[in-house]
Amino acid sequence: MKIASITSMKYDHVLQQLPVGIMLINKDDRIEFANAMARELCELANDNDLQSLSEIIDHPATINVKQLHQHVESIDTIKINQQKVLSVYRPFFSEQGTLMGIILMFESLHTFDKQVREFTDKKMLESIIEESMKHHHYDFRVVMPDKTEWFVSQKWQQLSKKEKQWVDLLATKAINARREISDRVQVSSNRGGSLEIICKPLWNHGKIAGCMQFVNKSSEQETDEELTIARQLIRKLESSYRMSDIIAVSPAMNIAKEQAKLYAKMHTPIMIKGEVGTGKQMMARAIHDLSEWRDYPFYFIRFSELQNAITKKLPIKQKGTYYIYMDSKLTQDRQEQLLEIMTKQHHIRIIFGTATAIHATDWLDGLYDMLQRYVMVLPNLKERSEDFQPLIMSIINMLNQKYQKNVSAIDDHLLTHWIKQDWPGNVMQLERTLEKQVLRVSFGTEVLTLDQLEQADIDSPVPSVTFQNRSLQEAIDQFEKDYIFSALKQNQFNKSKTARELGVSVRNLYYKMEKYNMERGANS
Ligand SMILES: Nc1ncnc2c1ncn2[C@@H]1O[C@H](COP(=O)(O)OP(=O)(O)OP(=O)(O)O)[C@@H](O)[C@H]1O
Repeated sequence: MKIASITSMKYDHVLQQLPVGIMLINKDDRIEFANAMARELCELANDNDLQSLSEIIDHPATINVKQLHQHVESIDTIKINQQKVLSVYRPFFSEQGTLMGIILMFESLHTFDKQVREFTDKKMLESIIEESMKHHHYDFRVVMPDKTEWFVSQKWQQLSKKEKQWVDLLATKAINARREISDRVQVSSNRGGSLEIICKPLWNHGKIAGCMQFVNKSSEQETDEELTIARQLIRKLESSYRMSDIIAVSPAMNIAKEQAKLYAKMHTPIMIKGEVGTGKQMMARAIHDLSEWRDYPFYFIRFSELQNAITKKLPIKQKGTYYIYMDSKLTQDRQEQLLEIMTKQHHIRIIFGTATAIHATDWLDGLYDMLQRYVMVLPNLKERSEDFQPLIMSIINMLNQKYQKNVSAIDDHLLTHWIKQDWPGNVMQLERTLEKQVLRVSFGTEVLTLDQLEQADIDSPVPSVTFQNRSLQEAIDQFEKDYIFSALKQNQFNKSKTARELGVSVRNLYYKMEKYNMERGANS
């Protein structure tokens, strides 16, 4: 890729405004980008791009830079006007560490007055450019120790008088304190929003030579957008799983984890089988995290959504991992489309999850073969009693944080009682049962006991109604959550049946389950 295409576009506005000549030179010594000052100093016409640097400058020092990968400083002569310039050549690397080209910075020896020349020490120039690239979304200025401005970017002028005063004050602070200072304030204009500022002292031969300031002004709406993005990010992080998050003491779960690690490195579709709530989606996320798709999104989608998609083609296009939950059948044309994606779209990783058996008769031959090729089975809770206690403790830790409780253990009688129970909803059901229990006990309770359990009728779909210092909405939500959960449990977690009995659409049921965290990350 051309260095100019990735660099100049991103930093163009910053580079163009700098009062020094900047050029991006590719590995063949050709100029890919020259800012306004470089063009002026070298008398370059606008369409003069892609000239060789040696046509412009006498004996440029590029060979040394390429061979030694080091900065080189020199005094060069511009051919066209014989002007002498102070030059700094810096190697420029890709993210992978390979040399892509050279950044050349130069300034005229004659046009700068003494003070500026002293100030624009080449090392400092480099740091100015480096910093301005790091903060390229910000407006910036450079001020001298005596507070005179050396460089001011265009939008800086739009700051109000009050904002400028505040920014000046911060510059003085940073210069006096000889360290970086940053701050953020609410803007009091009728547009609202906030102003964020970073001040970095600049050094020249061990002395403070000025201060570089970056300002980012965002409106109320932009601040809200930032918040929304931050929330989405948190949500994404919360709903992402790593292999190390998966509790596995039992042999069955350990085998599943080892198998998952192996599959994660492959490109083929995977099928994760397991009863409801055994952790299929969690495992799919952990596989995604270990795979080469880890930096791309994880999509959760159900067969029912694929079947009913309003688009002619399946909505599976983006690079990333698609965890597809097999909650219904697919018609033949949809199966053909899916098979085509699986065989031709190599940028897409597909992981299937199912809680029901797969019958060859329901599937196209090719698709059925693929579904059967790499299968892993997650054990149900009964088959992994060794995991019971660590799972309980990990869930309790999470609940303690969520509800500010202090439970640190469960007694042996309760553990034995629970191990003996059937858990049709598996870990998901265990989570719900523990949540109810932790919510019931007082703040000081450290141990969950069988007695507490017997006192409370945990399986009652209708909790006893006592005022608990919660708002009406919170109480209604809690009731809805309990009611849906007991309906799910009664129907062996069959979601279509539960939705029918509750008189809601399956889609609405999924929505509520997601809202009440009965199924993780459904829309990340
Ligand atoms: N081994 C485990 N370690 C930690 N948490 C687990 C483990 N197994 C399951 N869980 C937890 O159980 C809950 C249910 O898991 P998940 O949603 O992945 O199940 P599922 O099999 O995909 O369910 P469904 O079939 O209903 O979609 C999640 O909150 C998950 O964190």
